[in-house]
Amino acid sequence: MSGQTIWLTGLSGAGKTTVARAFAAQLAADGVSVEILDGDELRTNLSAGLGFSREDRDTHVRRVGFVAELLARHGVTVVVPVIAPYADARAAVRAHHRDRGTSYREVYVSTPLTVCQERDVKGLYARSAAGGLSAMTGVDDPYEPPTDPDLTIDTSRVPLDDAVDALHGLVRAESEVA
Ligand SMILES: Nc1ncnc2c1ncn2[C@@H]1O[C@H](COP(=O)(O)OS(=O)(=O)O)[C@@H](OP(=O)(O)O)[C@H]1O
Ligand SMILES: Nc1ncnc2c1ncn2[C@@H]1O[C@H](COP(=O)(O)OP(=O)(O)O)[C@@H](O)[C@H]1O
Repeated sequence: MSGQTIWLTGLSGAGKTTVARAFAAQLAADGVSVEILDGDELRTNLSAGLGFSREDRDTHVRRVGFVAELLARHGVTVVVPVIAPYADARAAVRAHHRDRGTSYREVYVSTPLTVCQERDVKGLYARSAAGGLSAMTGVDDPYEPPTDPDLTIDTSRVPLDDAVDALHGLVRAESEVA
């Protein structure tokens, strides 16, 4: 299978990481070379020291996109659960891949804010509501939804297995084109 980047963008708690892990686990079980570049994790190494200003988020997204393209160019299926709230930054990552002939797919995990707030996996929405956290994406910081994603998944409506199947469909379609 040729390499590619599959970027899952969406709010905190939308289900990006859960879907990415389930999908990557299935690919790995099938012998596919796969890596997850998780925003939370990369912020402790590749992007250590960066915060959540627009400038820092854009720098972070550009770095992650750079690493993803390198891996994808060398045959890895790279799954990227990173919020990437700004359309311009996502477009720059797409262009970076296109310029190098590397496949890039954008998946909008469109789970509504109200559902993410109810889930509140990490307690960040509660902290934000209590005034203990500022610049929370979707609350008091922007999230610009993709206007033309390759796939949209609302995990409040789509069960995890179906979300993973949809990603397999995307990868298969890409492999048939390649
Ligand atoms: N202010 C604010 N806004 C959004 N998210 C926040 C914030 N502060 C901390 N966190 C936690 O950081 C994770 C987001 O990191 P990302 O690298 O995906 O974000 S970004 O693309 O740079 O916007 C995000 O991870 P996920 O919940 O997995 O999306 C949060 O756990
Ligand atoms: N269909 C689904 N797909 C993915 N996650 C789901 C689904 N239904 C419920 N969830 C739950 O939603 C939460 C999503 O959290 P997470 O994957 O960390 O989101 P994100 O990475 O976007 O911040 C998890 O607790 C997960 O178990």
